[in-house]
Parts: sequence; structure tokens; C-alpha cells
Amino acid sequence: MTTTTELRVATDGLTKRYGGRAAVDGVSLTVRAGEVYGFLGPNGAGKTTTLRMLVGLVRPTAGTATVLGRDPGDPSACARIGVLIEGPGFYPYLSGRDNLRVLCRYRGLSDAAAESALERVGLRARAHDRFRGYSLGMKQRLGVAAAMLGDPDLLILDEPTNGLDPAGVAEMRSLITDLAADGHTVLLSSHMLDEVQDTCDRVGVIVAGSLVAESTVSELRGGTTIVVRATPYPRALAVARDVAGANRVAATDTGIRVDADAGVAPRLVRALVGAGIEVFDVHSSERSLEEAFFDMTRGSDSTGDDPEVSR
Ligand SMILES: Nc1ncnc2c1ncn2[C@@H]1O[C@H](COP(=O)(O)OP(=O)(O)OP(=O)(O)O)[C@@H](O)[C@H]1O
Repeated sequence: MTTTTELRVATDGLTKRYGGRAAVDGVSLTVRAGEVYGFLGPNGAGKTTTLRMLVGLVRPTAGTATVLGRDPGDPSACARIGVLIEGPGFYPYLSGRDNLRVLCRYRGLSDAAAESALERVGLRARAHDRFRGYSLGMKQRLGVAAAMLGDPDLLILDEPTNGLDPAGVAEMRSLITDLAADGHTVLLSSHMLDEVQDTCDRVGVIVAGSLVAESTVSELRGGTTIVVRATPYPRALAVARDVAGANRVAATDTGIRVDADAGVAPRLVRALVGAGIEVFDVHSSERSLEEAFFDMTRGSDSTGDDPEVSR
């Protein structure tokens, strides 16, 4: 059981209204110690606004949030949180290293903290180059390095792979996985399903300001499905309902769909064959996170544009 002390972030009915419109509407989420939590949602769903409330940049209209056991913006908690929200602000004419050193001075950290962060994100070889000459991927990595200064207990990263090419995305993913392996808790937002599917322990899905799901990736996918092609179809359907329960069986164009673990398949096939039914094909398939996500977000795009969810 997860106790309150194991929670790095907990919100209860967190709400932000702009004018009459709720950008974030009653969001209650939890981020546990040591996990990578993916905050997933289409453009305009309310991800950035939620993260901004967690770090005290935006004041909630209603509801509460606790971050590292404190109110958002509490100075003692802020010192233990690394944040990358909406693109880091760096001096273009300073090198990556000097930009980090400026931040170190400001936060009372030694220059060694800058070196270890540069090492961590793989930027040491280019640390002496001016920021303005960095590629987008290097800029993002420097942003993560800045968030890592002082070895924070919680990293909050808003769309850390935004604008990166596939190689940059892969690098950022492995960096996040390494951070988690070192015991950091990471809360990242994304509209990239792949990123969340491969990197995160748990996922919160936000649509039009509301949290519509919060669970592990596999729970979100809803387990496996067995698909059977057999004749005569009506009798096969009846047998499948006997074996798996009527509420788990559906007649579809591609065959009989049974929402059950692949382990049920042998029993199902035995029952079908025993009833004199001809079985042509049995296979199990796992619902992708993409299918699960589209089921949840269908018809609820909050921007009015096509939901920009990509794999
Ligand atoms: N300062 C503000 N004033 C008015 N409306 C705002 C403000 N900030 C955000 N919004 C609105 O709140 C909604 C949620 O925006 P938010 O930036 O939190 O979404 P998001 O999920 O982070 O989207 P994206 O993936 O595009 O960054 C949007 O409709 C946005 O226009």
C-alpha cells in the first residue's frame, strides 16, 4: 500500500479557470516516489497549466496540491525540485557550461554541480560552445541539465522531447530511464504515446482539463484479447460465452473477440472443438496504448484542431 510519505506529488480536485473556461478541471493525481509518471494528453488538454500549478507558477482556482509534502512554491520544496517547463531560458552568448554556472551561483551550488549535470546529459564535449550555436537537442539537454542541478528529488519535465529528431528523442528517453534507475522521481508531460509507453511506470491521461485515467501502461491498455474465427459462427459465439462469460465476448467483423488472457485460449479451443465447431484461427492481441488513448480522447479535442498525438 502506498502511504502519503511515498507520494512525491498529490493533487486533489486541482482546478484552474481562465475567464469562464476551465483549463484544468478537478484533477486528482498522485506521483509515487521513484517512478516515472507520464502526463499524457492532446494539445491544449491542460498539461502545462497543471505542471505550472505544481511548481507555484500559477495559482489554482480551486483544489489543492502537495509537492514533496509541501504547498506548491514552498521554497524548501522548490530547492528539491528540478523543473523544465516551456523551454529553458538561457543566455545565448554564454556557453552551456557558463549558463549552468550562473544558475549554480544563483542557487548556492558549486561549479562541480554544473560539471556533473553536463556529464549526465552528455554535453561535456560541447560545454564550452555558446548556447546560441546549440542544436535543438543540445538546448533541450542543457535544459534537463539545469533541472538536474543539485540532484533534486523530483524532476518535472514539460514535453522534454518537444522538437527533437528521432535520435534526440531516443537519447532523451534513455536519459530519463537512467535518471529513474538512479532513484529520481520524474513527472513528464507528453503527447507522444511511444515515449510514455516505453518510458513511464504509470500514466495519467488528461483530456479537456479532466483526468480521464490514471494507471500503469498495461492496465490502461486493458490487457489482452483473444480473437477466434470459427464456424458455425452463432454456435461458436455461444460456446465462447459459456467459457469466458457473456460480458467478455463480442461478435466483430474479424471474428469473435474474447477479452481474456491468452491463457484462456486452450480451454476455449477445447470447448469449441468438443462442440463440433471448426476453428480456423485463434490469436491473441494486446491493445496498443494508442488504441486505448484514442478510445479515451475521441471527440474531446480541446483545441478544436486534430489531436496531435503521434507515435
Ligand atoms: N494564461 C492563460 N490564459 C488563458 N487561457 C490559458 C492560459 N494558459 C493556458 N490557457 C488555456 O488552457 C488550456 C490548457 O492549456 P495548456 O497549455 O495547459 O495545455 P497543454 O496540455 O499543455 O497543451 P500543449 O500540449 O499544446 O502544450 C488551453 O485551452 C489554453 O489555451
